[in-house]
Amino acid sequence: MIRIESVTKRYPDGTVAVDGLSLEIPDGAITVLVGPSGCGKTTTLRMVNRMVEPTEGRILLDGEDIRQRPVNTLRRSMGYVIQNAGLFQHRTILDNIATVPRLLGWGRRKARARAAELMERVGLDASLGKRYPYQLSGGQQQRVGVARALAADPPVLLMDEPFSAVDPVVRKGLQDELLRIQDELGKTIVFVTHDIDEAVKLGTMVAVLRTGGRLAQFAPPAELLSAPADAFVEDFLGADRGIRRLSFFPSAGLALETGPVVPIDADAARLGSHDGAPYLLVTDADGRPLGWGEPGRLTAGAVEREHLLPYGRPFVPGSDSLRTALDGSVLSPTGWAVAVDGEGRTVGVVSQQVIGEAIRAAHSRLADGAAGDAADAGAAR
Ligand SMILES: Nc1ncnc2c1ncn2[C@@H]1O[C@H](COP(=O)(O)OP(=O)(O)OP(=O)(O)O)[C@@H](O)[C@H]1O
Repeated sequence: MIRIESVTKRYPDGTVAVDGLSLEIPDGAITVLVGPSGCGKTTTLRMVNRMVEPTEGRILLDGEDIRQRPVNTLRRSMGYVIQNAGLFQHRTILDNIATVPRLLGWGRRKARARAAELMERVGLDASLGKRYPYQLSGGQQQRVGVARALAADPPVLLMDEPFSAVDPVVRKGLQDELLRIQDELGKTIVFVTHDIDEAVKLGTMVAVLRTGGRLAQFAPPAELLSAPADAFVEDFLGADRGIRRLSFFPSAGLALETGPVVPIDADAARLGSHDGAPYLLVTDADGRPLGWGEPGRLTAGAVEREHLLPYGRPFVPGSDSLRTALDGSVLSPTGWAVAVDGEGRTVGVVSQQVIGEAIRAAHSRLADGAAGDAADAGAAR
């Protein structure tokens, strides 16, 4: 556990970058520091590995004041990833990743083998190992940055806006990869960003800082979204807070209906036995959704695909959230969302009305003090 105790940083010119900050950063989780530009995020992160020394207060690592540890030992226990990756331009990718193991005295062969293993872990093709950083895309370079930080297997990773310089699609891939790596390796990660959506997606805990380096709120993302501490946090969270909070409610409990689901070769009897549903979801022979059709207009034995309406984006109950289910129903012209299994086969359909009821039930569970349930539903992100 990293414990920041009443830490203040005043730079020599008098700027107070961090003001009386106290935080308990849990082990094996991602803690995000988020806030507007200049609120002291980078300064806080750099105080953890002593690139910046606090003016007041102290920082403990596993109960010990970090000033008790030699700086080099401390930094080797903390991988550091920055924006634009900060790679050594004159070294190959493999040698970049092998930097810290080599500094620790590992032989070249062992260090390179470790680097190759890490390339695979961060989703980089082995063939890139011999290239130089300028021969890689921005997203690939960031992956190398993460691999390099992980090379000596440090228990802590400090990440300063690591994904800010890449486009949104690559960024989403990097975020998903980080969550996967975190699941596998259980590192203690302190992650700095100015992007609240990134904070909510990645953080187990999120610290919102305000200008002047003061803590506005420290909470799990679901709590942040449901109960912002004040107007500053509420404003910072931005629009769609209610919709975004649905990301933390699982869709597993939704009551699915299978009645209005028919295969493309359904006979007249099957097409007729739908309890008066205004639309039927037509699937292919494997059960994969094809589209919605109006019962009276479907041809028994061979439904025409070109007459079907789009079915939106399906959701996977159990792994997707109520937000994804709601999104699917909003995208579908029928107002019904399609639920599929991991293989994309239809398991049922659900109406906007039923999703709405599930949302209200989830809210009232929260109001009854079951906030922990929502926080635990982080998997649904
Ligand atoms: N070496 C320094 N000397 C004087 N002031 C500094 C120094 N480094 C940072 N500051 C100031 O301290 C404040 C906090 O800076 P810091 O870089 O920690 O903020 P940040 O939240 O990471 O910002 P950003 O999101 O823009 O990177 C800012 O006002 C900044 O100008």
